[in-house]
Amino acid sequence: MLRFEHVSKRYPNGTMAVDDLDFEVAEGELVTLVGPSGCGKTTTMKLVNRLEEPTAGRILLAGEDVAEVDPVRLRRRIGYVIQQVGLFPHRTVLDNTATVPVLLGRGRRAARARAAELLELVGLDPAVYGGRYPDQLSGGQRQRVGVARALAADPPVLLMDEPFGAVDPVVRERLQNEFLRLQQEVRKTVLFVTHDIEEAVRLGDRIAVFGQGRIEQYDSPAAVLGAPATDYVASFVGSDRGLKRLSVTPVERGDLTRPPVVHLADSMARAGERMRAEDARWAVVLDERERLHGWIPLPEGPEPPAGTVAERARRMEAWLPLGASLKRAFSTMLQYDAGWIAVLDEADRFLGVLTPDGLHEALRRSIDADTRSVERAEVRLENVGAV
Ligand SMILES: Nc1ncnc2c1ncn2[C@@H]1O[C@H](COP(=O)(O)OP(=O)(O)OP(=O)(O)O)[C@@H](O)[C@H]1O
Repeated sequence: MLRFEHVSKRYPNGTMAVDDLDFEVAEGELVTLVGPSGCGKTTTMKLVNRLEEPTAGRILLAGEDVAEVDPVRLRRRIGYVIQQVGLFPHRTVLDNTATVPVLLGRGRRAARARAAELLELVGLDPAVYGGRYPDQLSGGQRQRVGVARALAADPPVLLMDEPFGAVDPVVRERLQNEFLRLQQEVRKTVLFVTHDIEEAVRLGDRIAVFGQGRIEQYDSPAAVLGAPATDYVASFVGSDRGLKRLSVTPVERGDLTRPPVVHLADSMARAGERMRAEDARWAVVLDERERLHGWIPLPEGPEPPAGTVAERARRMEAWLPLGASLKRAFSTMLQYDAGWIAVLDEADRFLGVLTPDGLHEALRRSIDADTRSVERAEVRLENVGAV
């Protein structure tokens, strides 16, 4: 979709901002460009929409050399979101969002209707925010308008230059989550600049780690964290990359344990039997539709109490979808001060629970998959032998 062929940019003052970039971004892929200040990330973006011209090499967009496309036409095919959003101060949020479609010759009414849909999509109710002016919004809301505006012309490609850089960490994480959800829907080809490796790891399908004007590694987040290609990349991702890995490793079925399961309508006698049969001190409680209700401890004493599970069950509202990141799992465990978290499938059916041990194993699995350490493989074989 977007291809850099041996692209270099030397500014007239002699600065070699970008040196022989050669990489490709597939259609619908989100690639993060990450690196320290001054390493050439912004220049790389500006070469795509011709705010700068390369001094060597060429950039192909859907097979077409961008140097041969009229810059104004080109920019209409490429959404651009920057840190200082650049909204028009004297236009309402709705009109700001509708700017490009109007320029493209869409009727004002159709453009506004589309703008309202997009505001909705980025989490801003058009009835509440559509009529406001940019200075009546918070920083996070302005960034959302910036994203909505960039999507308004439905461009196949989005360039995002530190779009969430100017907001506080909590808002930033929310914007990142919203953007990921949005990207699942719109599937744009995205180049996303950040100097924050955590952000790069969370958002990117692939990451380009920049050194001075060059890409040091172009790989999946797990590979960049697990197998840094150079010392530079290793020091850039940092010594706590084991922790960062939590954000890119999903919870899988094999990480789950299955405690005994009882239902709200079961008698306590039956529930007690079930737990004793599995030598468990508690059981997960599901409702009649197999949905998570909570849990119940093993009844004490020799005689099972009368009544049903419904009368003694305790609520447990925390759960995770299969595929959630280990980071989210860990954070949910801490938030609910829980020793286990239920994991549900896409139809909200109970699959099992994740425990701290399961989480640790999942992290090991992820590290093993990258390092393929012979030593650990041997340890595993011994374990299998002992079972
Ligand atoms: N118009 C220009 N003329 C001369 N040099 C420039 C120009 N724009 C950028 N540079 C230089 O090119 C290099 C790369 O700059 P660029 O803005 O691409 O880096 P960056 O990685 O985006 O940095 P930051 O994270 O600080 O925004 C820097 O050394 C910068 O000083």
